[in-house]
Amino acid sequence: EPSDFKQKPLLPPPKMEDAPNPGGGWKPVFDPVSFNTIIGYHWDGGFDYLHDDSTRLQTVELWIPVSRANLRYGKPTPSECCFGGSYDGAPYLIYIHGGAWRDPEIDAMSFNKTAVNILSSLAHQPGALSPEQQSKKKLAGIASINYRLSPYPNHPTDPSYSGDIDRSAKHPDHIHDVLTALGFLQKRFGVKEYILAGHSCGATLALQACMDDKRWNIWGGIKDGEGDVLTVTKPKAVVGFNGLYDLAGFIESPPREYKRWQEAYKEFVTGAFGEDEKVWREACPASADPKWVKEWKLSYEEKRRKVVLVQSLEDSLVPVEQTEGMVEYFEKENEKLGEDEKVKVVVLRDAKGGDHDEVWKRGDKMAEILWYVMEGAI
Ligand SMILES: Nc1ccccc1C(=O)C[C@H](N)C(=O)O
Repeated sequence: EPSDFKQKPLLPPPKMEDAPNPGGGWKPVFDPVSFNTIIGYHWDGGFDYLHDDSTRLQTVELWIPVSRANLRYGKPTPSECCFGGSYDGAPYLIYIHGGAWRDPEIDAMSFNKTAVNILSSLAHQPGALSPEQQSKKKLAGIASINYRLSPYPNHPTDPSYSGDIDRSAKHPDHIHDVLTALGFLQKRFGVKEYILAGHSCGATLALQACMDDKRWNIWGGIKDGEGDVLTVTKPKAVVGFNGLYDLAGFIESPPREYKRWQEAYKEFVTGAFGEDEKVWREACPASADPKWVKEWKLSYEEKRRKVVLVQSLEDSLVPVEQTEGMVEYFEKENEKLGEDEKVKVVVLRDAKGGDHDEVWKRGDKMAEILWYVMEGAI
């Protein structure tokens, strides 16, 4: 794999004139701790990952940190702080939102609080202004992916209608969009190393992104709106928050306390994957057979693939059994693999993690966990 990663020269950083809407473009992100400090930039309005072919939801949000040097001297511009080459090779953090493949009220901006907290930690880390830290290149940028949703005709306030192309997606459309976005980020912003995080069905998608493309009927690569075949390298680590990993298993025998959601699960699973239970099984990372871990190939020098599974024990929608099943799957697979092929699995069962969506709504604990993963402390 390393040999077929041909890096084309990157385009210059996007400028204000490229903004999709007047007044859009790079907007400063202010530190939530010391309000008048600029700690990064956010590209207002998102980037279309399919260029002119993008629909409303085929976009990525991007946040970039200011460099330590610029933090010191103040008033940086985005082209100075990130795209000048000083961050070359630093990892990105990429997020996939949840919402059961269909919720119109949860999108890529649901990561904003977490992203801002991470930029703040970066600016406040001890010795942030020292030359040694400046060359450490901890984080190149943060991206959050929008993807087309499945129908939600009975949503109480924003029901989908059949002509809406952004709300008529069916598996494997969602994972196609995610892979296209990852390819776009690699082509446009030079993303190489990255950590892929996801919440709820976003965690499902993050692990699906590690599986072989052929499982999603992709033969000969992902194409973008400019006629290029995109290189999609795989993440070095995946972090799943309150993730869905075995939908058929849940629907077949939900844990007692969660039985009241059985019909709701059936409804959104059918909406996203269709009626065929075999498709649910094959698509889900904890039930896919043959097992897929070997398909997660790393194309850069990295010792080991890592999965961090975070589950709140106060989650009223997703039972911890989803995470336990995923752990078992990896453990069984690891037994068959050589020492340096094994996936490192870390599980965080959070007794005080709050309900299903609290972790991204608050954004503090999510930021902290992702920070530790970036530092290599988890
Ligand atoms: N019932 C679930 C079970 C598990 C995971 C998510 C949900 C959701 O309901 C998500 C979203 N808020 C929805 O309205 O579809």
